[in-house]
Amino acid sequence: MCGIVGIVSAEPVNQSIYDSLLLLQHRGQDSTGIATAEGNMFHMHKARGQVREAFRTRDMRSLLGTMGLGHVRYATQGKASAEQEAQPFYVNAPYGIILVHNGNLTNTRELTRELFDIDRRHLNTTSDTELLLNILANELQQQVTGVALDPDQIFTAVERVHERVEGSYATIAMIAGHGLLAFRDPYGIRPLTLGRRMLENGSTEWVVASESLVMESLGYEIVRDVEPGEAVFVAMDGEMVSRQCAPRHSLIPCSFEYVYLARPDSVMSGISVYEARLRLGNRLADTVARYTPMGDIDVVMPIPDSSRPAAMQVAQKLGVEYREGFYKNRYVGRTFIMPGQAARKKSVRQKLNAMSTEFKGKNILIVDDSIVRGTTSKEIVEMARQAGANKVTFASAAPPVRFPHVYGINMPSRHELVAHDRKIPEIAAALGADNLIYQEVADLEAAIIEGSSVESLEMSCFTGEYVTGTVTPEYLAWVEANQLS
Ligand SMILES: O=P(O)(O)OC[C@H]1O[C@H](OP(=O)(O)OP(=O)(O)O)[C@H](O)[C@@H]1O
Ligand SMILES: NC(=O)CC[C@H](N)C(=O)O
Ligand SMILES: [Mg+2]
Repeated sequence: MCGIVGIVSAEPVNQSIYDSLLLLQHRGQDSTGIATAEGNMFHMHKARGQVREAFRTRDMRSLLGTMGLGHVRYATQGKASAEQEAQPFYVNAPYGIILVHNGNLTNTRELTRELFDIDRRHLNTTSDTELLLNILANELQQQVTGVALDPDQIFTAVERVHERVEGSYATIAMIAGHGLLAFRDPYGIRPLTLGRRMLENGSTEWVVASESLVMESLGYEIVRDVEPGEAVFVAMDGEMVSRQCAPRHSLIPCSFEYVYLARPDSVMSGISVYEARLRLGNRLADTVARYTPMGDIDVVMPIPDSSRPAAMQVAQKLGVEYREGFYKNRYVGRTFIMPGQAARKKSVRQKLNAMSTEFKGKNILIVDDSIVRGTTSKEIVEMARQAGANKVTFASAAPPVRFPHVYGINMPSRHELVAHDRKIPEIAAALGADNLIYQEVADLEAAIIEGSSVESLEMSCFTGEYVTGTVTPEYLAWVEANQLS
């Protein structure tokens, strides 16, 4: 998952894009970039690292124009550290297109071959986003007959993109001299929301962003989500048109957004992320009560930050005290989305410190939103013991992560996953916990979609069932062998 934003306005957009990216920082820390359009001229700045360190005043001053887009990257393909794979990506024909992408394509091998053998296009990186941009550019090129470009031609090009591309893609693209295009894959796996605000001159400024909190925080009205398979085009004069571009489409959003990725104050597909996490806590409490003898838990503790809402509910439903025993260093970023196991392991210790007064002689129930590689939980259990805990029970508000995630979360290798091929007592032993309790898969889905119109969720990392066609055992073996470096 990455964070993306695009804005079309009558006023300069550089500051609003920067502000939006700061709000989306939790979705990617590897690199960031902003591109703007000043008439027909593009300006772009991208760099490694987080938003606050990547843009200096002089970079911001150079980002002129009233249309623009931005990206924070959490790499899933190519190289996390490579500056040339930072987004946005640019092609000069047709018209000049700059694109940002949240998601992960799963037929990159076929697309790479086709682009080279048939479309005669050059790719300079191993990023799937560069592929996506070139497919879009190629399809748009097929549609244009003269200098003019109308939305119908753009939408037909997006239809062709849907036919050729597999995987997940929430996408925003600027077409020089024309406008901003946003589209979402036919399952709407990754999120994309549309908003607007009225400017003083009476014109409408449009925004498209990964999460609704961008709109709320920056004073936009949330209009709606971009639908799965739909494309929205906002011309440079502010006129917005949209069309469904995928003949077969259904909403199957990623469950991991609700578990961990998204900020709790966002609403996705009509579901409040915060409330989903509370409900996950309620259901987890029932499971904990089924498997844990009464009186076996003195206190419930969250692992900051993402598990707090679930842990609060677990404590409340079990009628056990909620205590914050782990203090978090707010200056260390999210661990899970850091590239490289050594950095992730070091960061857990840098980030969290156990306060011994909360642990001494107590039976602790530690709640986390998920256990993926087990990096966090292993360290945390050890810290709890060092701080004097008596018995350590660990509960995860998500089920065991046993399968690779290929739709925009970097967990490509089964062998990295602590739950892969292990039974629960074996996982508990690997983590060093006395007892380990996981959310049931059915409870995960029910808790998230309860009260909404969403009928099902993308849950492949828990179930091994992938919603798109090309995820075969052969593909998974290839992904594993060609992991991100
Ligand atoms: O089993 P693991 O591979 O360690 O992954 C899971 C952990 O990583 C995430 O925390 P992170 O520190 O990234 O972010 P947070 O502060 O939002 O909880 C998540 O909340 C879990 O704590
Ligand atoms: N997490 C994402 O959405 C990543 C986008 C793209 N696949 C990249 O690696 O840059
Ligand atoms: Mg965490």
